[in-house]
Amino acid sequence: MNIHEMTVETLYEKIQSKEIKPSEVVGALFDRIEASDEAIGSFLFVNKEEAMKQAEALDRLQEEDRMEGPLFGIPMGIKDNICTKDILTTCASRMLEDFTPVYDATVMEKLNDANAVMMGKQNMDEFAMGGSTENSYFKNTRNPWDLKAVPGGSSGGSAAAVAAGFVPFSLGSDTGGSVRQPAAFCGVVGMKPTYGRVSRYGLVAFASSLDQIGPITRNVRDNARILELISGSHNKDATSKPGMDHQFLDGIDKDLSGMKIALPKEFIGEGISTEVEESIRKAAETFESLGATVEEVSIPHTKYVVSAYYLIASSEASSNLARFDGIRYGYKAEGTETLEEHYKKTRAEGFGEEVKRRILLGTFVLSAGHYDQHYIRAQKLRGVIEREMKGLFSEYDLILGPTTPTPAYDLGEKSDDQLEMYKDDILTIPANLTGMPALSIPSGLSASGRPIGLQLIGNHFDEKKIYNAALKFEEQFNLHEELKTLQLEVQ
Ligand SMILES: NC(=O)C[C@H](N)C(=O)O
Repeated sequence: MNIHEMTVETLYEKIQSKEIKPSEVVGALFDRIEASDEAIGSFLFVNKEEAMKQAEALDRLQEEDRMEGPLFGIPMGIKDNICTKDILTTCASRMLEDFTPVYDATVMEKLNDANAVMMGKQNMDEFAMGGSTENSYFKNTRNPWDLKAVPGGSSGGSAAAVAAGFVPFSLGSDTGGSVRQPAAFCGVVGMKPTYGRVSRYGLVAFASSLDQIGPITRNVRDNARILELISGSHNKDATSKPGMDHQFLDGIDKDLSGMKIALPKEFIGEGISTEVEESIRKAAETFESLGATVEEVSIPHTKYVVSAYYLIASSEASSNLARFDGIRYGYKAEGTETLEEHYKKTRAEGFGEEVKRRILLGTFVLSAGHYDQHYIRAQKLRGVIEREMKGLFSEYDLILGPTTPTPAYDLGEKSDDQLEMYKDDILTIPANLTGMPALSIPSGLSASGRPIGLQLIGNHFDEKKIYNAALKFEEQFNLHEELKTLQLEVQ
């Protein structure tokens, strides 16, 4: 097996048994990145020099039998809105083109302590606003399955890099689907954990009540393993929940008899492509053949979630992004005379179109007279959706549905119509509005050979149940096992 096809688990075993050296792993993946990432565009910054140095230091520890840390020598990619000490963190924005954090995000501290090797920072939609990575200030990313297609977004670089075999795992962030949707488009596994499971300290804030960091991997086991390692509260993120159990791998292999799965009819109804619907119905049969029961249910307010999300997320963004004012840090406009002119010019030049659109929408929504009519109503809807979904969990273990209404579309196909892209988030948003955990795993390929993703949503802090069901499903259908990772020949 080639190094780029190996999972985190396999790489770990081979390094621990001294079959391969960390520098061989890291070197092989940089070779692949150098040969193929020009066509894919998944990395904004490749950390070759530092990573090679670190890998060689790990080689020496390996020689001395001191292979400590649960990710000893395992390469990783990081979305470019997660702060990495002394390494550029741009959020794919002109505003932060030169921004180098002086501290590591909590998740980075944990992964560095685990002895993982940071291969580089990955492309994304600017400030995580978008669903195709076409809103990056720097460049587009392409889908490794089909270079005409978008990789999804906003964590498009992270998902594409895992699918292309550049890294065995990446971290993304998910506000309205940004880990799960690109995972679905790129045929990989992506988890949006329960809100509060993972510390957000050091994640550049977009919409603080919705944002969560989550792992993107090639299989379920790896995903559970990485989530175990990045979970945990931090005193600098008051919304991260202390005292929770973060063990997922233990007992993940239980059979599914007795498990009850709900399939909301709204998730496979209007607006969902036939191919996607068929794939999910087939998946439901697979779950039944594994001993679970699947029943059709209803989440009646599903049709309002997109509006509620874009009102709430934009409101929070308008407040969070106020800090980029051309004075404290980030881009500074030249040749301005007054303070007000400086603010205006900096923000007009530093932010891209979609970010400005959301700041304007959010500011409008929060202004006197509109607050009650829009913001408060959106928050009420959030409560209604949570009640409807919580209600289901009193009877069912998991909620099943597609991750996205369609497989990946072509670059440029929707970029002129953001509203079309907003609508596509209908299936991923419920988990963010309610704070519930949700995982996307591949469930098939479309007729044109593009991956289709299946989503499993769980009750708060029920990630283990999700992983259990996903693992059993993956034993029946594993895109990467079937195809032996993507054979990228774009050199
Ligand atoms: N950030 C996300 O989770 C993606 C979502 N499509 C948005 O643009 O808000």
